[in-house]
Amino acid sequence: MNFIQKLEAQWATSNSLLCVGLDPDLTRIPSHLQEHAEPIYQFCRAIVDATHDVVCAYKPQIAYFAGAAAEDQLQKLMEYIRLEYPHIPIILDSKRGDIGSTATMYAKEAFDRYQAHAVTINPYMGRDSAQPFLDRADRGVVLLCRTSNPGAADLQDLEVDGQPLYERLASMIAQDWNANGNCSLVVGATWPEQMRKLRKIAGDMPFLVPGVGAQGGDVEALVNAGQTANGTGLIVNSARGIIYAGSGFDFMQHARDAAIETRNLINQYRHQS
Ligand SMILES: O=c1ccn([C@@H]2O[C@H](COP(=O)(O)O)[C@@H](O)[C@H]2O)c(=O)[nH]1
Repeated sequence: MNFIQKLEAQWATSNSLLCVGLDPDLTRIPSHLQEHAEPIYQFCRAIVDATHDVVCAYKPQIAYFAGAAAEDQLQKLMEYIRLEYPHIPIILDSKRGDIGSTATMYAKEAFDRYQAHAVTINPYMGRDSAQPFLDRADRGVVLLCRTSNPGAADLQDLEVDGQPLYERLASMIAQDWNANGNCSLVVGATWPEQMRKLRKIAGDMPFLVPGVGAQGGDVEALVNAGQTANGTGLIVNSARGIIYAGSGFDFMQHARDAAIETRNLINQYRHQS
């Protein structure tokens, strides 16, 4: 089963478009875990155990692990999710992008070392920088398109022949780069109007949508703008809003409650298939 098939199956069985972002900041995880030999792994594993029946995917952000010299804990976490919850797609958020020879190593890192089902990449270096990822037909390639941050417009909106660059990129990906049917786009929840235009350009291609919760994206607006005709098409990511909902011994329950609340809010605006 390739990434998109796995995602579609999980959308259906979980009845959820929610992706929990695993962004473990050592300064924010509960103090009773701080003394543990592997605090990042223990924290993320607990979040996964508390939310596994509420999500369509998980998205570990590699910077939180690498910044703490904890790549071994990321590897262990990925193994844990694959073994305990093999039906849940894991999207490694590493936003890689480089010349082809180096990109080949980044693809090995994501798909062979960490065995991610999908990886985020930065496509703005061009087709050759994405090709080593695109060639892995069984894995998903999630390409930055219109990002959630305030500065997204600085470069992504620059006009090329009267059209914003991010729209040109989306057309290029949909019409050419997606030969293996393994592409998805990153579209920020903070830009529903841009998302509506991208949905027209990209057909039913899945969108990874960061920006709800801590970044303040409007769930109703994003679901209305981005869902496909059957009420799917979105992987709505929330990290801080869920994983730091609590900070005491009961942090798992708080994370679960926040995940259920977010899943239900998203579902309120979905078309029924
Ligand atoms: O455009 C983008 C692309 C990626 N991200 C990542 O998503 C999460 C968001 O975390 P929150 O705590 O829910 O704000 C984080 O890992 C970012 O690196 C993004 O925010 N925007």
